[in-house]
Amino acid sequence: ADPNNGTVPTPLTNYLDTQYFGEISIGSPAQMFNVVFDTGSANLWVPSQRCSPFSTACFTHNRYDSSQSHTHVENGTGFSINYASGTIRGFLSEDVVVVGGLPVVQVFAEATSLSAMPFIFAKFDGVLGMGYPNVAIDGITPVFDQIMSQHILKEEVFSIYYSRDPKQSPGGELLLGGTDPNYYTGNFNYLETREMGKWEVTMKGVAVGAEMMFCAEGCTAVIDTGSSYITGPASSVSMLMKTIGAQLDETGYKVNCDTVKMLPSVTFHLGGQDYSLTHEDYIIWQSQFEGDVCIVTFRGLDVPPPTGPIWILGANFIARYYTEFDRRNNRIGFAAAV
Ligand SMILES: COCCCC[C@@](O)(c1ccccc1-c1ccccc1)[C@@H]1CCCN(C(=O)[C@H]2C[C@@H](N)[C@@H](O)C2)C1
Repeated sequence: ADPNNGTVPTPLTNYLDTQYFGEISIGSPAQMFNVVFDTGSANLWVPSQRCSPFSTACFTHNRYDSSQSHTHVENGTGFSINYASGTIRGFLSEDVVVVGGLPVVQVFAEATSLSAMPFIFAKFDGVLGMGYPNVAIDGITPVFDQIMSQHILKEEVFSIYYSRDPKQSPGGELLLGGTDPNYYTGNFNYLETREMGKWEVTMKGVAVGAEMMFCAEGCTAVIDTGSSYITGPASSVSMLMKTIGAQLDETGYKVNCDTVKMLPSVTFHLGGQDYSLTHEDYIIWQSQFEGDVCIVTFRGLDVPPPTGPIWILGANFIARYYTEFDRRNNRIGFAAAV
């Protein structure tokens, strides 16, 4: 009998409220990797033992060695992903991937080159895409689809909890097959995904305090577990930041820590419900030796049409609203996180 009644938990690590990742294994015997479970992409990649000696980001992370795995199947097809922030290049391999104790035979990419920026800052090794198959590069069946085809999950959903307290352990949880009542209160409100095959919904507006300021005519919101922050069109975000008195420097937006307590809430109108973030939710307060620094977890990002303009609701939103990603009904559910 399954002790988890058709659900599979994976504890996550929370690094400074900006990087959340969990452990998987690849190969036999198991080679362990920390991966970001990313609803904004749909491929699995980890650094390769064969990465070039010049790739610093590769050498500071765990690397997959196919020669040490007796369940490895050769593939060799070239592979590359361009993120907004960096590129990885490599080739495809097939092996047994174990997520939360569930083994699947999976085609994934061995990265032989990772751009130093930003991967030298990654506390994780790779990325496990939790997106729909139609956004998967090379048409590779994603991990969650492989798991669903085994018909062992109670429900064809997965849920994400991201803790807001870097000292809390675990720093979060990915639950395959259901939702975890330990991490939310109240009922779920559901929104249909906007377009088949993407974890995105229609947003009806963004308000600052009581005033509707953006997206009044409707826009797209991507619910992205692989983003640290909330991003919006650069012009909107810069207006929003001006309203709260935030200054932009090379690492992002900051506010004077003395003003944090008076900052207005930012509210996202999604599916007839208001999802508000207070300063507690969108400010990261870092005490540094030269004084406290208060980082605003919003970024401007202009995504070109037809995809954009979009808002991306990332970890700081999910940490406040426990999120269920429902593949059976193509909908996203939010409940108040504990
Ligand atoms: C919640 O934990 C998030 C993990 C951190 C994500 C991230 O902050 C990061 C930080 C340091 C080093 C590497 C990466 C990182 C970079 C690429 C892939 C995965 C992680 C990303 C920084 C750049 C913008 N961004 C994305 O585009 C992300 C958007 C997402 N959908 C991905 O496809 C790429 C998020």
